[in-house]
Amino acid sequence: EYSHIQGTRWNKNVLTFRIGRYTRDLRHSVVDSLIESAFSVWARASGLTFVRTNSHNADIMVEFVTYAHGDFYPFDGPRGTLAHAFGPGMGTGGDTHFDDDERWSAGAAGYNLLVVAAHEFGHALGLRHSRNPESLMYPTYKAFRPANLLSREDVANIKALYTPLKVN
Ligand SMILES: CC(C)C[C@H](CC(=O)NO)C(=O)N[C@H]1Cc2cn(c3ccccc23)CCCCCCNC1=O
Ligand SMILES: [Ca+2]
Ligand SMILES: [Zn+2]
Ligand SMILES: [Zn+2]
Repeated sequence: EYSHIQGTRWNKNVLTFRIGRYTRDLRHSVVDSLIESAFSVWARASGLTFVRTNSHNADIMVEFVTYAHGDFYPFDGPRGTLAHAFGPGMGTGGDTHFDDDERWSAGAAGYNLLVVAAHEFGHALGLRHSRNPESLMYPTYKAFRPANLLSREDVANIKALYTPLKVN
């Protein structure tokens, strides 16, 4: 939800991401696949490509952190705020942080990492919150049926932002 301090969209259509600190709630391989699935949701709708890297200058840094963690938006312990992401841009642009005081899950227990990551990556690509409770970009958590994470509005919004892209 910090896209107001970054650019409106990325001006390249291949974006790199790196997963830094992991949660202890899930095996690394499960976190990796849920994060990749969340990116693929947006890749299909936007035409963007997401490439995983281990280099420290990835466009999108993904981390599990608690309380104060180096930006001006400390987390708040269990419940409350679950995660946040910066809008497109250099440096912290696109970076996505998950509150590791939450119970992260690949299913219905705790908070579903795929659903939350997909919401956050919407911000990382430049989307703001939606007032439509059906939208993935609605500001409060709802356990969606993973089959249809993106509402028609979400698809329309990401296409409006990226489809005209002619850069490189
Ligand atoms: C959309 C989500 C994936 C990311 C958003 C944050 C966000 O928009 N990130 O980009 C989030 O964490 N929303 C809170 C909003 C919220 C709900 N309550 C709160 C109580 C205190 C603080 C915040 C909240 C009431 C109690 C329920 C608390 C647990 C669920 N929390 C939420 O739904
Ligand atoms: Ca929290
Ligand atoms: Zn949000
Ligand atoms: Zn943060």
